[in-house]
Amino acid sequence: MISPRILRLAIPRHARGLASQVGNNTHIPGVLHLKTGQSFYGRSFGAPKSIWGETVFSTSITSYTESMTDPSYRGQILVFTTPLIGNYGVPRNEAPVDNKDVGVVLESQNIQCSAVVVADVAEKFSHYLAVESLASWCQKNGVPGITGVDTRAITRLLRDQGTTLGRVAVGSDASLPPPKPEEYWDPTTENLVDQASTKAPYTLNPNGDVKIAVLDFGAKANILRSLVRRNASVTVLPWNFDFNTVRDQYDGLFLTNGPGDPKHCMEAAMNLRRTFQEWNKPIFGICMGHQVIGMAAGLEAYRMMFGNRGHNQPVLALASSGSIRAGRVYVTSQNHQYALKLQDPFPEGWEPFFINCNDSSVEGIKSTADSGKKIWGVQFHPESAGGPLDTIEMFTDFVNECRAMRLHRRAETGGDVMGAPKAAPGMATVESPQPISVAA
Ligand SMILES: NC(=O)CC[C@H](N)C(=O)O
Repeated sequence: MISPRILRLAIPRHARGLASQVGNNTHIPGVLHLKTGQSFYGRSFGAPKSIWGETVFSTSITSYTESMTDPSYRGQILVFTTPLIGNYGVPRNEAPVDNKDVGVVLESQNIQCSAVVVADVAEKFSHYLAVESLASWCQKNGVPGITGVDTRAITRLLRDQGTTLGRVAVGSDASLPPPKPEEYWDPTTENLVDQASTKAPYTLNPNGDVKIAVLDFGAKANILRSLVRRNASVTVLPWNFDFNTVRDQYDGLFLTNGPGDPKHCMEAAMNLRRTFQEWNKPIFGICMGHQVIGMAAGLEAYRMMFGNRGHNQPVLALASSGSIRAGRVYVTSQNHQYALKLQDPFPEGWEPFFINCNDSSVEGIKSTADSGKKIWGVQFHPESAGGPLDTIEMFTDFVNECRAMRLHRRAETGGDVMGAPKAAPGMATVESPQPISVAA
């Protein structure tokens, strides 16, 4: 028989000693109440705290750390359909400080969802980058978790009745009677984008060879990383900043993902409508950014029944553009509750770009070839993190279009258009408040 000592030596050094951290409150009771009257009793892990939220499910098998730090999950109680969550722990959420990073390894600095619900939280974890357990990370972030509940039953309910308001009650709160329906807090009544967006403009990779402005609705770090990796200088603006006041300094505009109901972003859509009319450079939007582009184009956004959350959503391309080929199916990462209505006819100058193969919802729109514009929006996340990289080259397409625009302008003006963006009146640009660096 192999001795425990030999067995221990067989474990690589980086994995030793990592496998025993769990929260110290795994036997505190925890319950998930749904506004529709059902309750699921289990055990608490993470922060021993009760919260309200919107209960949603994700079918992702991996990357719980990326999902939980995605600002689009703000206000939501995230139920994982994958039974075992936490098995590879949590990495140190700091990126090396040099000139090309967004300062974090995950999607933002902190956990963004309100709570997590899992069938079976891993009490042991192992990964060469892991520094702590899911339970201890949740505890530090003040985020409660529930384990030991039937997440299949919760998911079937949410599929049938739609995304439902919920309450996570922990400790002595778990033995209280369920809340009355009118007591539930609905996060979508709040402008969550305003909470998630940067408050002041800042620039990443200022010496990049193409200048892109980003309207920040609650950006995932990998979106910024994906632009910086393609050597763009990225100036991140608050979601309601009127880009029209600074647009001449930029070669392209990007609109990010973000939490909550897109109708709270009408102000941004109205500013963007003017940009469409008066500016001909490339514009690209993802998820919330795509919904804002659609609203600016005259399409309507609606609330889906249970949304799409996971890394296995197939979308069919209806048109070719850049690296995308019409007729091809791409597997995508998604996290959304709202979508653009497929209307017939589409507004003039616009066409559907992608459609979801499961539920036929609109997955992308684009300006038509004869519109003279270069505007794309996609409901899914080409930057993945985590998820398939099938559509990652859409970032290359966008940055190259911006670059081509810049070179064209240079040829036209016969001069240098490479200078750093200048601040508009009243716009205090902060140069890289976060450390920046990017792995290749
Ligand atoms: N990931 C996102 O940008 C989500 C957009 C919007 N909050 C929705 O749920 O549809």
